[in-house]
Amino acid sequence: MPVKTFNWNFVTDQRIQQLKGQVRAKEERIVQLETENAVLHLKLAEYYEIIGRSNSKAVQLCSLYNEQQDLRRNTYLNLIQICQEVQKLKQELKDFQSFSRLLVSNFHHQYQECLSQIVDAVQGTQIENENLQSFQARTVDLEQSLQEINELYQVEKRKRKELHNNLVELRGNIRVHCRIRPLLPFDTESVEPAFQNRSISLSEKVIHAMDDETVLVRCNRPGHPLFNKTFQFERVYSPLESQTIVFGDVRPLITSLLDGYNVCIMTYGQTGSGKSYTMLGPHSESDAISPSEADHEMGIIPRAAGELFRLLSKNPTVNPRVEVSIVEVYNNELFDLLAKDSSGTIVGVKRDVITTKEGKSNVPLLTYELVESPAEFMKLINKSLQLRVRHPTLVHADSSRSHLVVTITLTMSVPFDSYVDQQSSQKLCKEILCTTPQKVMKGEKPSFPLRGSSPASAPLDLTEQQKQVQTKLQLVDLAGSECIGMSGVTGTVLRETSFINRSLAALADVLGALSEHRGHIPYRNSKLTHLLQDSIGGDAKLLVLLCVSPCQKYLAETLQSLGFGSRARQVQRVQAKRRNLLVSGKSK
Ligand SMILES: Nc1ncnc2c1ncn2[C@@H]1O[C@H](COP(=O)(O)OP(=O)(O)OP(=O)(O)O)[C@@H](O)[C@H]1O
Repeated sequence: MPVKTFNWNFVTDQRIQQLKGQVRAKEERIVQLETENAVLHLKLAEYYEIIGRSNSKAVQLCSLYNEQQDLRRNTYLNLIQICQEVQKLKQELKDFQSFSRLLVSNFHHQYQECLSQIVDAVQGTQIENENLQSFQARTVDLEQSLQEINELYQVEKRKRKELHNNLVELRGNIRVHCRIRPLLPFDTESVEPAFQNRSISLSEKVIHAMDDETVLVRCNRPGHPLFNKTFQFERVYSPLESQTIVFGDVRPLITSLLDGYNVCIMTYGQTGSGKSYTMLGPHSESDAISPSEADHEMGIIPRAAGELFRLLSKNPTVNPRVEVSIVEVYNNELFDLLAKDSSGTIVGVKRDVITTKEGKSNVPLLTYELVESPAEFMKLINKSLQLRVRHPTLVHADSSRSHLVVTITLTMSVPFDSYVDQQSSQKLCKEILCTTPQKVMKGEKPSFPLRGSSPASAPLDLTEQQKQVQTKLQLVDLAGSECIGMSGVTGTVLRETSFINRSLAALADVLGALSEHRGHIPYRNSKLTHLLQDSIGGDAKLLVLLCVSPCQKYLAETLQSLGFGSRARQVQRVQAKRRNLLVSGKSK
């Protein structure tokens, strides 16, 4: 046998090739698997990411779930609470319902009661209404009769006043008015250290106007007995009453002047009590007084001038002549405040007062100025006020230290038969001619400067059947009485004060002597009383205006003034006489 030779190399190569093919296939498979693995890894990564996101969502959902669980639990708890509350409310509602039912039944009961009460009340009201209506009708009747009684009372009061005034005139009594001034700032200022801790009670009002004729002094100081006293006067002005009201009572006296009466108006009172205010109105050295209707504070003097010229302007046929003299009594000396020096400047010149043979007072050489209007008149007043002596005292910072006497002499020509009483006219004519220093011929023009002449010597142009009538209006602003201790004055002012007090005491003495009808009346004890002799004791219509302060501080002085006024009222002089004739014209 042949030994066949086997080719091992070939088989090995084949096998290697085969294995290599298998290795390649395996390697390809590995690559494929690795690729797949990589893809799977990628996918895994994606899934991881998705899982991560899902996890966080799951966590969120879990917390949401937890929250919801909490909420549910809370809601459940709340629900339980609410249920309990509802139960409670239900119970309360039940209670309330039963209470309401009780209330309603009570209310109903009360309502019924009220209703029956209302019915009763309505019935009562109807009865009351009927009563009221009848009362109203009665009230209207009563009111009407009260008004009638009131009107009657006013008429009677006026009549009584007129009668009283007539009686005062018939008896020749001095008419006394009293003016209570308002409390002023200086009333509360203390006078001296000793008074300082009492200043509150010192400024207390103790003087009151009870009605328009009665002053009440009522003082109730601790530790003192009650002082309660009334004083009667013809008129009492309360602190509220104005200058216009005061002048309203003075106005008729101006008419009297034109009717032929002599008139004298004087203010009396303690220093600072309102005398100059009442007579002149507010004024000062720098502030002149001008007559103006708009000035409600104007005093009697400017108003009297206005009224006089107003009345004269209504009756120009009387051919009036108005002359003025102004005199100051200072330290018992008389000064002519219209006297002029050689340069024509007004200077105060000393004059004297004498008594004529007929027993009348006269001031020789006194200056009389002719005035034709209130403005001219006030110009003279203002000039003379500049000369008037004033000094401050503790009571009044601008105290007048002299008595001021303004005299208006009115001469009129009137029809001869307008005055009937021939006999008395002849007597008067005689009287006046005797006191007249110059003889005046019928119809003669005055051939004199008015200064230094008596107004009685100035005749007017008289036509047939006319005669001259001359009347005098004296306006007197007295200096204020004062307590030397309280006014705190020394030196010159002290001397002035004692002169003022002495002259006022002399005035009181004259009134005392007149009221007692003594044979001798001490007019000559003082220049003041001597000058005013004819007005005080004669036949002039005399009005004394007492000025008083309302406060307790000046009680003593006020009582002194009220006492003076009361004594003045008692004085019975001759009845006021109408001036009939001065100088006859070409009379029948
Ligand atoms: N009725 C009143 N209304 C308002 N003020 C008044 C009144 N009365 C007085 N007075 C004021 O009181 C002060 C004192 O008044 P007045 O000067 O008139 O006093 P008097 O009595 O004249 O004093 P004296 O005697 O010292 O001169 C003034 O300032 C004045 O203006």
